[in-house]
Amino acid sequence: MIQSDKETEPPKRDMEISTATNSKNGLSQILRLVLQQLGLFYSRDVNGVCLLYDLLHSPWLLALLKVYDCLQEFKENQPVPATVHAQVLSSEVMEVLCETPNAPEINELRQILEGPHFKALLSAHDTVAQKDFEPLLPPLPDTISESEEAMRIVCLVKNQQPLGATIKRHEMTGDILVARVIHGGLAERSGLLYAGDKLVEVNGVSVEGLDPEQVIHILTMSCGTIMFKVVPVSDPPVNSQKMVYVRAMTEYWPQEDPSIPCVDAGLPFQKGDILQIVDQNDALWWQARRISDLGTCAGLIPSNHLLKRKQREFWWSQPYQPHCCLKSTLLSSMEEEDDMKIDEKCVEADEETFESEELSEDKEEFIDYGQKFYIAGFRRSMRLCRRKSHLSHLHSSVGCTSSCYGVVGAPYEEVVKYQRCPSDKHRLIVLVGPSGVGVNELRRQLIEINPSHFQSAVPHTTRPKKSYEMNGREYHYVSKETFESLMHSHRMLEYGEYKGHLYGTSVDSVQAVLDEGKVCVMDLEPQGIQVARTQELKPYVIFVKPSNFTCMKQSRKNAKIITDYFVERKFKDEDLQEMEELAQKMETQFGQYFDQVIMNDNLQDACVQLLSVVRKAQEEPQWVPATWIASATES
Ligand SMILES: Nc1ncnc2c1ncn2[C@@H]1O[C@H](COP(=O)(O)OP(=O)(O)OP(=O)(O)O)[C@@H](O)[C@H]1O
Repeated sequence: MIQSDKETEPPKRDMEISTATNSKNGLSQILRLVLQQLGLFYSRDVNGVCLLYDLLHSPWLLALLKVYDCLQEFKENQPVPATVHAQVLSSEVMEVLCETPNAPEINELRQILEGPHFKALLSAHDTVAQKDFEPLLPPLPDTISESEEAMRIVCLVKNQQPLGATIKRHEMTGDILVARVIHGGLAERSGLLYAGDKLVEVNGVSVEGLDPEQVIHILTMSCGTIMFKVVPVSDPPVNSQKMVYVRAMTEYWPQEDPSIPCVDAGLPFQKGDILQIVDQNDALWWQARRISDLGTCAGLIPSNHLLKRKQREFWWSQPYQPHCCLKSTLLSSMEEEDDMKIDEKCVEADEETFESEELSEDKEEFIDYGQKFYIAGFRRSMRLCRRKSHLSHLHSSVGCTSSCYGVVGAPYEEVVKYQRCPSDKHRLIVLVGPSGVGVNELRRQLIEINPSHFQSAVPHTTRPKKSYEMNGREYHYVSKETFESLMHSHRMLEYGEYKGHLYGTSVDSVQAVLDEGKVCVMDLEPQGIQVARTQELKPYVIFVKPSNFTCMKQSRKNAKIITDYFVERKFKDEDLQEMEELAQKMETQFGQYFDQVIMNDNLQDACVQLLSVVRKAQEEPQWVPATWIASATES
C-alpha cells in the first residue's frame, strides 16, 4: 500500500499548501497535501521520512481527522434538531401504520422503526437534542428519619497506584475514619474523600467493629472499582498553607520507623534532598514530595518537631563517643605532641630542608600569561596544617554516627531559589574533598584558566615572614593575639596549628576577593562549611570525590602527594584506600551541605565539569537557605 502511494501523482507545490490552510479546506485536506509533498522525499529515501509518512498515512489518523472535520463543519453550521422528541414521533407513526392495510412497504417501515438499533439511535438523538446528560437517579424515599446521617457513595477505580488515603480508628467511638488524604493521590484527585470522613461500608461490607487492618485487608483484596459508603465530615479541612521547600539535613527511611502510620505512604529521603512540603496540618506527620519527583503523589515525612525528637532519642541510645563535630578544628596540645613524636621517628629533614621546600613551592605559585600572576593559598605549610586537622578529624570521628550533626542542627532547613543578579557579588566557591583527591590541583587549574576572574583568598599565619615573602601575598602575617581575636570573633573560616604556628583563612580575606568582583575559590575542611554558610558569602559547596580504587590506581600512577615529611612521594595503595574511606565518611556526615559532587577520575574531565558547575552556581537559580535571602531583604 505504501509503495503504491509512493508512485502516486507528482507532488503539488507551495501554492496548494497555502490554499489548504484556508479553514474551509479542513485538516484532512492539509494532510493529503502534506502526504503528497512527503511522497517526493519518500522516493528519495530521506532519513526519517518513512516513519513520518507511515504515521501520517495511518488509517486511524485519517479517520480521526475526518471526524474532526465533520465536527468542525457542524460547529460552524450550528444545526438545530427538527424535533427533540423523535422517539414519541416514531411511536405515533407506528400507531398510524398499525391501522393502515398491509402492504410490503408498510411492513418494511414497521420493521425499521421497531429495530433495536434504530430505537437506540432515536433515543441518543433525543438525549443530545434535549441536552439531557444528567444520570437518572432513583427518586428520594418519602420518609427519611431525622436521625439518619447523610451518606456519600464514592467509587474509585483502583489501578496500579495506591488509593492515597490512610485510615484510623476513633479512640472513643471506635469508628473507622479517613485519617489523611495524600496530596496528588487517587482519593485526593477524586475530590470525594476528606480527612475525617467516617467509613461505613467498603464494597458493600460493613466496617462496623472492624480493625483498620481488617479494612485494609478488604481493600487489598479488592480490584477494579471500589465502592465506599461514607458519612462526610462536617467541615472538610482546607489546606491554605503556602508551599514550603526544605533541604533535608538528615536521612529518613520509613521502613526503619515503626512509628509511621503507614509505611507504604512514607517518603524516604537522603541528606541534601530538596523537599516540597505540601501539607503541615498534622503536628506529627507532614506530606512532601522530592523536587525531582514533583509529578508523583506526596508521601509522609516526620514533622520538624517529631524528627528532632527521633534524632535526640537515637543519639542518646548510642554508646558515648567524643563527638568530633563539637570540637574545634584546632588541634589539642596532646594530639600535637603525638604528631611530633611521629615526625621525630620518621623524618630526617630539618628546618633548612623545610625552608628550601617552601622556596621551591613559591616558584609553582606563579602562573605565566605573558605577565606573571601570583596564586595565593597553595602554601605547603597551610596545606599540611589543614591535613593535620583532617587526620585528627578522621581518627576522632571513628564511631561518630551520621546522626551526630543532625542532633546539633534542625532536621530541615527552609530553602528558596536564589538567582544572583549580575551586580551582586559572586558566591564563594568551596571545594571539599579527602586529602590527595585533587582539590588543590582542580583549584589551581581553574584559576589558571582565568586568573583575572578566579582567585584564592590570602591566608593568615602567626609564623614570622621570610625575607623573600611579602605581607598580603603569601600570607597575612599577624601576631598570635590578632589571630586569636579573629578566631574568637568568628572571623576565621578555618584555622589550625602546624609546627607551633597558627594558620587560617579569614572571612575578610574572602571578602577582599569578592569585593574586587572576582570569584573566590577556596578549599575547606568540611567542618568549616557551617562557618562559611552565611548570607554574606553564600558559599556554593562542591565535593570532590575519588572514583573507585582500581580507576584511582591507574589515574594516579604518576601523581605525587605532599607528605608531612617535606617530600613528595608516589601514591601508595593505603593512600587510595584511606581517601576512599574518608570520602565516604565526609559524604555521610556532611552530604547535606554539598551543592554538587564532582568525581575526579580523569583530571581534564573533572576540570571541564568544575568550570561548568562554577558558571551555573553564579548564573543559574540555586536552592539556598531562606535566611540568606530574608535577612538581605530585611536589612
Ligand atoms: N585526576 C587526576 N589524575 C591524576 N592525578 C591527579 C588528579 N587529580 C589530582 N592529581 C594529582 O594528585 C596529587 C594530589 O593532588 P592535590 O595536591 O590536588 O591533592 P589535595 O586534594 O589538594 O590534597 P592535599 O591538600 O592534602 O595535598 C597531585 O600530584 C595532583 O597533580
